[in-house]
Amino acid sequence: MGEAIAAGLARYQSICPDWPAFRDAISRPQPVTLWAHPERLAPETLQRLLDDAGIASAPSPWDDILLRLAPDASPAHHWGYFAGLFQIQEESARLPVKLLDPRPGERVLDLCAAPGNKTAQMALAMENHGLVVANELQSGRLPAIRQLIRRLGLRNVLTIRGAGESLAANTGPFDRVLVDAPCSGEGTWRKYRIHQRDGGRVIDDVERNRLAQRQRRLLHHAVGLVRPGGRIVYATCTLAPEENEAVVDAVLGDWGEALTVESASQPALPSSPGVTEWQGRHFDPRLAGTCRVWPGDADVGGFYVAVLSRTGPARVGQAPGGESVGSAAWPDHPATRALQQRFAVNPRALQGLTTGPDGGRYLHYRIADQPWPSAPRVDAFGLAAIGLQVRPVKPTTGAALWLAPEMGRNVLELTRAGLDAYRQRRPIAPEHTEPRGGPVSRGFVVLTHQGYGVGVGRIGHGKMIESHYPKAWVTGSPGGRANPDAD
Ligand SMILES: C[S@@+](CC[C@H](N)C(=O)[O-])C[C@H]1O[C@@H](n2cnc3c(N)ncnc32)[C@H](O)[C@@H]1O
Repeated sequence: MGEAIAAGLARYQSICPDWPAFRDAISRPQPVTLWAHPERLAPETLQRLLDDAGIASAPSPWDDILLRLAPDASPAHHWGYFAGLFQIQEESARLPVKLLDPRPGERVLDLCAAPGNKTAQMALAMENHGLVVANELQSGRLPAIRQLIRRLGLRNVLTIRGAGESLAANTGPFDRVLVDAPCSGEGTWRKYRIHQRDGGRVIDDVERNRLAQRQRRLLHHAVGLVRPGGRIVYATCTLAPEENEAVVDAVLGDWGEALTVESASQPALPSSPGVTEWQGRHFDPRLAGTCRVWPGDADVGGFYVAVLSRTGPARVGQAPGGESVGSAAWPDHPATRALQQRFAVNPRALQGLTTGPDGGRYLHYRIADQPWPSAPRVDAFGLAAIGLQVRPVKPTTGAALWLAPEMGRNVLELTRAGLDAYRQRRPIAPEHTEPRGGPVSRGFVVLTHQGYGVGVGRIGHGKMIESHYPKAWVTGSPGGRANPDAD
């Protein structure tokens, strides 16, 4: 371990419940973890697919869709990753959304959202119903969220760009808000820095203070955006009490009786209560209800989570667990009708969706009945589903991954060799394909592997099938930096 890191972490010895275990954990790389897409496959099925590729995994004891892999596993190369069958996410990073507990039909805000792991976790916990507003300060980080929307087929996410501490009040009220605050990131040292020979950068008091000021502004503002009876989760991937308990303590002081502290522990994920004293400062005793996950108590990265509730009655007529879900809406549009005609899409799959905004290269499908004010400006809303500048009708890769199991014709199952050709954008020989169910004719086709949607191809005049694997995914992985908007 680099000397600077060792010295930086030594400040936590007095509050760490098991210092030797902590020291041991941070000098080892941590397991890679991923979760099965809950709409696409069961975790046991995912385990089998990974196993077939020689990737061993074990279920997490506390998270029913999470799998643990060896620290040197590289699942992003597995075909199931670009097919959107799973998402790679650090294990303890799953805790904040678990505790936020968003329900189908609710309006939920992710105030500091990029690259969008928790946005995706929320959208799927809400079964693609209701609205997740994903706000991010840096425009250069928004494409990563749009990328996830496509790969995981999210229809209930709206992205906006702005400073979370000044997000307009007219965007709310929200049932729940997550503040996954920018922080010094000490909890991720295990993943990124600790094994580098010269260690990592340890931040100084000036920078820590600057971060803490911003964190306080973000959390303070988030409270004002939540309805009475709603929930706020504050989380960081750092260990420092200055960025954690001290921030929550200050905001509890700002809001007085408007806030209560809920328990932040999660059965089976070992964690320690938040501290109520640090370097001579005393905090509100209720901070013992917040939690810190130490690498060492569990074989994970470090995290801090506080769960707050806004006091006051819930809205009249509001059912626990959110508003009614499901809507009679349907994304009526000539392109939808063309899609249905060519692929015999099960109409139930599109129920509750609408289209828009108009214009642009793609027809977007998004959850219906979710009004949005004229400002702040929407960056993207819903899933780019159909290319509008291509004839005949062409579903996007994102739509193919999502809708393949709902399509009754023009779907081709690929053999392993067919899949390899498709991923390399090489022509696919017909002997490496097999019609899945209904008939197949010239034009765009949806491609599957082992029954899961993997993308789009085209049958032209020749024998071979053209691969329309997204160009950007050939060089970069779908989780990489390549342009995620290119299809
Ligand atoms: C810890 S990361 C969020 C990780 C993300 N929630 C996830 O799970 O993938 C914090 C994010 O907040 C963004 N950010 C920094 N300052 C912000 C601000 N004032 N308002 C909104 N977002 C901000 C950063 O650019 C960064 O993308």
